[in-house]
Amino acid sequence: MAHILIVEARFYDHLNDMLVAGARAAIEAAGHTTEVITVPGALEVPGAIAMASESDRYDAFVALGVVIRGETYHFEIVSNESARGIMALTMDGIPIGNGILTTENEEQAIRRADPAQLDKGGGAAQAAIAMLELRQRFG
Ligand SMILES: Nc1c(NC[C@H](O)[C@H](O)[C@H](O)CO)[nH]c(=O)[nH]c1=O
Ligand SMILES: CC(=O)[C@@H](O)COP(=O)(O)O
Repeated sequence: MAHILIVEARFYDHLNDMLVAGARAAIEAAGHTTEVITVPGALEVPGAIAMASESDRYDAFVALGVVIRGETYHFEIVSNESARGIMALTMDGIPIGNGILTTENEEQAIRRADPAQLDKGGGAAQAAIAMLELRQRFG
């Protein structure tokens, strides 16, 4: 049984509630345990995972959050840099599933966050579990 840390960027409560529910359900369905930590936004997620990975407490990580385009270039920065940071950690061999949504509007985000619709939180958890299994296979 693995212990998986969900790192959520809680920028939109109602959307994050759905993402976390989907991720929790997927983790528990696979027979693993989980806990959740919250950071202010997507840009803080890679750093939080990097810090948490320095302990032996967690076997894998799920990054969750929602980035919705506003009026400025900040959407690109938040989206691209959070993804880049997570990818860098993945390339270091840390098992991570990335469920940070990057959408044009709230409607797109709801459809992707809802476990009864596209369940991107559950999908990110399943990706983290798949990467953990590779980690365990390769040692
Ligand atoms: N606009 C969104 C943000 N912005 C905040 C940044 O992620 C970061 O917390 C801030 O720049 C301080 O370092 N974050 C999201 O997760 N979603 C957004 O839509
Ligand atoms: C994705 C964002 O940073 C966004 O929520 C911020 O909106 P704005 O670009 O209008 O400041």
